[in-house]
Amino acid sequence: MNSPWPQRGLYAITPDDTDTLRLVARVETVLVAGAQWLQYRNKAANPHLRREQALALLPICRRHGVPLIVNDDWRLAAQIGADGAHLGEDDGELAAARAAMGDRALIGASCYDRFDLARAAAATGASYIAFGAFFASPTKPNARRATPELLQQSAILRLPRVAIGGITPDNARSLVAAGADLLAVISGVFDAPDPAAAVRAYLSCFDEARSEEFPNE
Ligand SMILES: Cc1ncc(COP(=O)(O)OP(=O)(O)O)c(N)n1
Ligand SMILES: Cc1nc(C(=O)O)sc1CCOP(=O)(O)O
Ligand SMILES: [Mg+2]
Repeated sequence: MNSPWPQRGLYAITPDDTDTLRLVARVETVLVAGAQWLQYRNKAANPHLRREQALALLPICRRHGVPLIVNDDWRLAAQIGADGAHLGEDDGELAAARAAMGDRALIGASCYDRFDLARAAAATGASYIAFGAFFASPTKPNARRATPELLQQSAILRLPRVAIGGITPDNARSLVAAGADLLAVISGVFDAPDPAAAVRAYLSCFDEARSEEFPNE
């Protein structure tokens, strides 16, 4: 993908926080610590609050050079000038989002535990494919479970591969080793006692994978 955005790293996803000022402060901490992408996701917010919060996060993301992806609602993403949208199986047609948002928008697709969904999303113009849940997720306890082999298998699609679901700094290495380009995390970052330290711990998983690939650097 020819994209101005980093293609590896930590993809932080916001928790269900209905206090906008507090959410903004929490996100600022995480972006200062080095998270490369941000998704605004808030299942506890009504449409008015979602718009308010997404708008509040946009200047922070801009300041840190981090793309803002809006979960579920590509129309909201387009209205506020966000960088993209993340779509799951109940979130509308990827083709319609792509047509409305244009070639440069980051449009991600949830593929759960299914390679066929990833192949279809790639053919329809997804910017990245997301698989999960790889581990038991405190945020989504009933999520379907995916295996690291799916990350390996989907290398052939030549799109950034996002891993999600119960990822901690301790279990993340296995996913990076299997080919995850971006680690998408909610609780492991935002519920950590020290979110900035958690961000750094996730990022170190990529450094370690690289030094194993290129031991003389
Ligand atoms: C990066 C990323 N991957 C997967 C999801 C899950 O999307 P979806 O299945 O639509 O579920 P909700 O997030 O809407 O509950 C995601 N949001 N981000
Ligand atoms: C939003 C979401 N989607 C998933 C999927 O498998 O598609 S798992 C998940 C929750 C991710 O939160 P945490 O990092 O706290 O486990
Ligand atoms: Mg969704």
